[in-house]
This record gives sequence, C-alpha cells and structure tokens, in this order.
Amino acid sequence: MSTLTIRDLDVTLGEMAVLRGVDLEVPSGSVTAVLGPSGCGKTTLLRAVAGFVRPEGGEIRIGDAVVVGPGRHLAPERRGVALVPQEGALFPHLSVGQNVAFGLPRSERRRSPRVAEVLELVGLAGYEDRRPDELSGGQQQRVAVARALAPDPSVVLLDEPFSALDASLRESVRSQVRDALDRSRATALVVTHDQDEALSVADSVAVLDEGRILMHATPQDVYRAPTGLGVARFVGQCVELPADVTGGVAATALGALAVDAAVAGPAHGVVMLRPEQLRLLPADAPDGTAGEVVGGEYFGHDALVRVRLSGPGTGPPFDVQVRTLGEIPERGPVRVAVRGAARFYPLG
Ligand SMILES: Nc1ncnc2c1ncn2[C@@H]1O[C@H](COP(=O)(O)OP(=O)(O)OP(=O)(O)O)[C@@H](O)[C@H]1O
Repeated sequence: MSTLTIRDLDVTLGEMAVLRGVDLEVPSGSVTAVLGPSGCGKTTLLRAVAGFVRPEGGEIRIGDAVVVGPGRHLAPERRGVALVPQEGALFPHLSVGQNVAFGLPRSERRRSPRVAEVLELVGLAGYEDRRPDELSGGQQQRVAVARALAPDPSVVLLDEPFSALDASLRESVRSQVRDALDRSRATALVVTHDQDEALSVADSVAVLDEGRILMHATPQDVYRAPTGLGVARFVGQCVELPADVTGGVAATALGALAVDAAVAGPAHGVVMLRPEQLRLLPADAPDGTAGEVVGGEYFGHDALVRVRLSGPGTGPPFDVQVRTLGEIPERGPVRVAVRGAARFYPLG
C-alpha cells in the first residue's frame, strides 16, 4: 500500500471545469472520504485517479510513482488502483469465487489461495461456490470489495459503495468493509454524499463543492470546527443565530455565548451550534432563554424537538436534540440552555 498524493489537479469535461486545484493526500494505510453534493465532481476525481479521465493540469502520485504529471498519463492497468463501483457490478454468470479471482492477474486466477483469503477478510469465508443472485445486496457489495482487494492494490477507490443498500444494512456493511480495509492495510479513497457515512467510515474527510476542496480534516474537526458555514451545513444540522462578538463573547438571542475561535471583535456575523449543544429546561428553571416547543421528530434512539425563542427578532425555530431515555418535552413553554462554545462566522 502507498500514499496517494494529488496536487493542484484540474479536470475539464466538455466546457465545464469539474475539478479546480484539488490538493489531497491519503496517507498509506488510511481511509479518506470525499464528501460533497451531487455533481460536485466526486466521481470525476476517482476516475482521474483510476486513469479513465485525463486531467488538464496537476499531479497524481501513488507512492513515489508519478502516474499523472506534465507529459505523463499512466494507463489505468499500470497504476495498481482498484475501483469498487456504486453497485458492485458482479458478473452474474460467474460464481463468487470466480468473480473474486477476476481481480487477480490471469496467471493466478486458478486455485489461488488469495480468493479464500480476501473472502475471509470481508466476512464471507466459504462463499466461493455461491452465485451473485443467491446473495443479499450487502453480501454482493462485500464480494465487490473482496475482488478489488484481491490483487493487493496500492490504492482502493470506492464510489458511493453503500448508497444502493437499505438503511438497515448500510451500517453493518459499512463497518464490515471498514474492517476489511483496516485488516488489509489498504489506502482507500471513498466518495459519498452521505455525511454519516463519511464521518463514520474515514480517518479524514475532505469536503468537495463545485470542484474545490473546502476543508480536509479529521471527522471530529470537520463536524466541530468547520471552516465556513457551507461546510458546517453540509456535515450536519446547524442552529444559526445572528451575533455580535466583542472580546471573544457573542451576544445572541440565546444570551452571551463563548466563541471557540480567537475572535476578539468587535465583529458582526453568525454563530453556529449543533443541536446536541442545546439543552431543554423546564419553563420555571432559573437558567436559559425562554422559548416554546412547536413540533419535533422522533428517531427512537434520540429525537429532535423544534423550539421557537420568545420575543421579537429571535429568528426562525430550530431543532434541539434530546435523548429519548428521559421525557420528551410536549408543545408549550420551555427554556433553552447552551453547552460548549459556539462557532462564529463573520459576515462581510
Ligand atoms: N463527460 C462529461 N462531459 C461534460 N460534463 C460532465 C461529464 N461527466 C460529468 N460531467 C459534469 O461534471 C460534474 C461532476 O460530475 P461527477 O459525476 O464527477 O459528480 P458527482 O459529484 O460524482 O455527482 P453524483 O454524486 O451525482 O454522482 C457534473 O456537473 C456533471 O454534469
């Protein structure tokens, strides 16, 4: 396995600049997720790394080998890159074992111990003789990952690998695939438009929008300390309030809040809180800010309660995340308290 290094990559398709100055490094043996909305250029990035798209500029290195650079565009089969497509694309007329062996060089396809080895890696030991139509969607996807890992590629690329699966299957297949990638010490680039998927499956997350990387950091930093409101909104729910900051404290409709970046102020802008930073208190509590429960959504493990603050100029209602072990507040008056620091984004 090798480090994948992408520098200043530009890709134009037809008239459209699809990737613009993309820099990305995936350290050897780690998993990076590229998260972005539909049409932002995720698949194009994978295709450029795999060698199916010819970039206009920039460099791609796999380990020490330059596979794309000035005057250089190595053929896909010489890059040591394996691609797992959106829907596994197994050959329906071949057995599971034959499908996996297809990932190996022709001379090694017959009776290679590697087939059993990678099937074990994805939790499907003994499935060699099954046919793809005898497997669940999640099992088919794991066979596709086994086929990609079989030749021990330098880099594995996964294109929305879980999007075709039912919500109930997605989490378990995701952790099985993550486990297989870890155990094979694969260097992997996963593209997805699903925030939960990116945050849970990867060591680092790169947020891509309109062909540019907006932020690349650990899942925790991307969620807790997004560099801009665009990133903040894309990786999770936000509560946004107008704010004036002076001396590191923001004056907001939820009272005076500490801001976590070094903002001395004075500055005008927006503070961003995550729903789990808010806490609902009884209407007669001494702390917090007065508001009213106006609706909500129940998810089983937790719930979102929609709250509107009392008084003029307090902005639209927002969601507060509550644990469902306790009572879920009914419609009516409450108070809202804040824990932790807010993120502040100056306007103008
Ligand atoms: N061959 C092409 N010629 C011109 N434009 C293209 C071509 N292929 C893709 N595009 C455009 O490039 C942009 C990025 O496409 P891409 O498939 O990389 O996005 P994506 O982020 O993977 O989207 P999705 O999540 O919907 O698959 C889109 O606006 C698309 O219309």
